[in-house]
Amino acid sequence: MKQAPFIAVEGPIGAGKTTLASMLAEELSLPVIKEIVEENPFIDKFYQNMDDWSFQLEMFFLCNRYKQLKDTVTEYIDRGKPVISDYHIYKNLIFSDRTLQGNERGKYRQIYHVLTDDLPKPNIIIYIRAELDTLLKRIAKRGRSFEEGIDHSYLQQLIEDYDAAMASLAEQEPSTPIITIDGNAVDFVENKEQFEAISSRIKELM
Ligand SMILES: Nc1ncnc2c1ncn2[C@@H]1O[C@H](COP(=O)(O)OP(=O)(O)OP(=O)(O)O)[C@@H](O)[C@H]1O
Ligand SMILES: Nc1nc(=O)c2ncn([C@H]3C[C@H](O)[C@@H](CO)O3)c2[nH]1
Repeated sequence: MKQAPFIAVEGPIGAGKTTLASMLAEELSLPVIKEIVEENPFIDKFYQNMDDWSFQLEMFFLCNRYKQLKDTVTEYIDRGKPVISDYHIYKNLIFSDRTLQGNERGKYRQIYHVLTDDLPKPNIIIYIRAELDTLLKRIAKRGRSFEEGIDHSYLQQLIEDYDAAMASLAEQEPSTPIITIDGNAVDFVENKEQFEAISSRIKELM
């Protein structure tokens, strides 16, 4: 049987993933799975000292997302019910390749594959690309204290890592459509027509 639509919204920090996933969930009457941010015990420490805290933080994200993915599969995918998520589990590798070094990066990759290789993955991806200026404005607008001093070069590297990762996902899974949105030019929040254009493309794919 064909897998039920499992839509993931992706993009670098502050691109608008949660915003767009929530809007689409409402428009398409879909359940939405959102990343848990507030209860993360390592995120503050990580932004203060990335070298010391990256392994703990990446493992925390991985364990949480693994649990959420398993629950999503049991509750929705295995029952043929469509669902939308404000992230793709693959983002663990995007971030960990950037924040972890040497031995720890290798160990983390192995654990990632052991945990996730046999689980269903999103089969429709929406990728919001955005430039550094746009991301900085949105991060400031949201005003999370731990992101106040976010390193601009870290963000810029993540923008590039995301481009490379989406190209790599497209090669690994050619049957999974990736809808790329130019987050600098397309304003799905203020511009109703632009939002409707995105939601119609998703409807066609479902
Ligand atoms: N198209 C847009 N135009 C203007 N503001 C936007 C737009 N999209 C999102 N925002 C605002 O930018 C901020 C960040 O958006 P959001 O939290 O959805 O990003 P995110 O990609 O989910 O972030 P994170 O990577 O941290 O999970 C929010 O304040 C949101 O209201
Ligand atoms: N290092 C690291 N690894 C991840 O897997 C990851 N996922 C999200 N984030 C950061 C982005 C926002 O600041 C904040 C909320 O999304 O957490 C991450 N940081």
